[in-house]
Amino acid sequence: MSGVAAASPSKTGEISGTASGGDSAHALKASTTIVVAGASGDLAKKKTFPALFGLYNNGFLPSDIRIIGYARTKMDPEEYHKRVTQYIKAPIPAMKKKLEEFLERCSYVSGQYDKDDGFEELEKELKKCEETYEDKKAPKNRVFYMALPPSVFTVVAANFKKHNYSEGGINRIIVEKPFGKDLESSREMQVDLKKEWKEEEIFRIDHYLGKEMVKNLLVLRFANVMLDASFNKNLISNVQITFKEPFGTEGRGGYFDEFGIIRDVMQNHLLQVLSILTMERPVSFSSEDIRDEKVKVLRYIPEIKFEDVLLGQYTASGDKPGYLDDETVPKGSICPTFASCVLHINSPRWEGVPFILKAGKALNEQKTEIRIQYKDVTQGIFKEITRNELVIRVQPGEAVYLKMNSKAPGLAMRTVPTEMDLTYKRRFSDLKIPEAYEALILDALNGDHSNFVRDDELDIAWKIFTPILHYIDEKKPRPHSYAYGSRGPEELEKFVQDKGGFVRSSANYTWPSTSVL
Ligand SMILES: NC(=O)C1=CN([C@@H]2O[C@H](COP(=O)(O)OP(=O)(O)OC[C@H]3O[C@@H](n4cnc5c(N)ncnc54)[C@H](OP(=O)(O)O)[C@@H]3O)[C@@H](O)[C@H]2O)C=CC1
Ligand SMILES: O=C1O[C@H](COP(=O)(O)O)[C@@H](O)[C@H](O)[C@H]1O
Repeated sequence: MSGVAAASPSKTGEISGTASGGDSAHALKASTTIVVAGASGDLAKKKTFPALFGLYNNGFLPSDIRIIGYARTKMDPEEYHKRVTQYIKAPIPAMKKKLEEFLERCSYVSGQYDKDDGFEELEKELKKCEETYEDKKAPKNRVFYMALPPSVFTVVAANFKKHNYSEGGINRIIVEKPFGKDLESSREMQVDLKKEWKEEEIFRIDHYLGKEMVKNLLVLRFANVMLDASFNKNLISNVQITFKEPFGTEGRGGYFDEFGIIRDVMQNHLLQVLSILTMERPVSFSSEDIRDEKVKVLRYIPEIKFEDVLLGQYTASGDKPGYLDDETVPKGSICPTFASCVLHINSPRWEGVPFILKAGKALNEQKTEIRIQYKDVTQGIFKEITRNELVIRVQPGEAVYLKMNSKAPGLAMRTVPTEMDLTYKRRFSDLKIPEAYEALILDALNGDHSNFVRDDELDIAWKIFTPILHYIDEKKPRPHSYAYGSRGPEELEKFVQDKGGFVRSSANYTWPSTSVL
């Protein structure tokens, strides 16, 4: 995990007021065990273990780290190791060796989430791990990572506290989104968590806050006067924030069906992106000042109404199964796997600008991007000139590009659409962008809360989405169908246009080379 090096002769600049990276007195450097609850699941195999290995491989984990998985599924060590390494890439011999070493530090305990005996077994395994620490006398630190559906968060958190809390050492608990299912359950969850855990021990992860391009939003906006000056209702027609995945829920129906795409992605990841994109300039870049501004802009957003939402569910296509074909999904489920919704920010800066969020599974590509569509150029002297668009590609292939018009080189006076391009891979040599989970787990080990979610942020985010979620839960509107691998429901284009967004015709972004002949 090296930082991004700017190509010579550019210099990197300091950002004043940023969090120091945690209080070094509370950074966990040794004598630490991480417990991953839900270690049999999708998040654990796709994100948590690859990130833990990434940190281990680069020497960022505490020196004598041990990692214990906990879940109900019974697995022998071989099966467990196979499961948690599925997504770990170790292409060179040195990494393969490191991976073997890493696995020697990983063990597994199977147990229920609501019964004492599993946690008692876990405690025995914790003690066993702690006997291997280099410093036998040092206080024992424990980090509990909840890679679990929220329905079991609080019971597991309470059991960890009751059976596995380290007396004398530092304890931390990392909680995954979605934090609850609606405003009421989120508040209950916060109250329950806080009964057992102190606020400074709780780290609420929204991993989009660890993504490089999401972190860059603050710099792009507030370190570039011309961009910041154009971010307002006078120049911007609409903003579209899109999350697309080319795979379905595949085996995650147990979790997903209870939550749906709005709770899974939109109410948290996309709303976090929206709030950072649209907030006013913070007093400083400290975590509290930034989070104050995020809360302020979210408070300008009224509740979403059903007419402002389009829902979809994917169906089978070719050899790809439909959502309902997944055996972990209840028969006849109307759970949305796709949603688009329009939000408004009734602030002096943004009043009247539609923010169109789109999120879907089993679509035609993987992509998360922010597309800021400016107003049309006054035609007058031009004919059919295209509008400006600023596109911020969060993933894959981090990029920022501005679509603009230029004179086509040559004797004739013609315009040609062009782009100013900051594609990271081309601009930054030796590019190694840390995975969001690597960055956030390291922050949690360092005791740095900057990129974690504050409880008042949660409250306001749920206030915006709870009415529409309750409407969907109670009235059970049937989602529109879309084929696995398509661009989403056919109704999407009209929906976006009706809500004030321009629909773009081109497909993937590739750096253009324009023939002017
Ligand atoms: N998957 C991802 O890419 C991401 C997931 N997340 C969040 O991580 C959390 C876990 O997600 P994910 O790993 O995908 O979910 P899974 O459905 O894979 O659940 C994780 C584990 O929890 C147990 N489990 C599943 N359903 C239930 C249930 N109804 N009651 C009790 N235990 C259950 C299972 O373990 P066992 O049966 O062995 O006990 C399962 O292996 C969620 O909060 C999700 O929002 C966040 C970011 C990314
Ligand atoms: O939180 C979640 O995020 C993932 C997508 O994360 P990304 O970093 O790959 O964009 C999503 O697949 C999952 O359903 C959701 O729970």
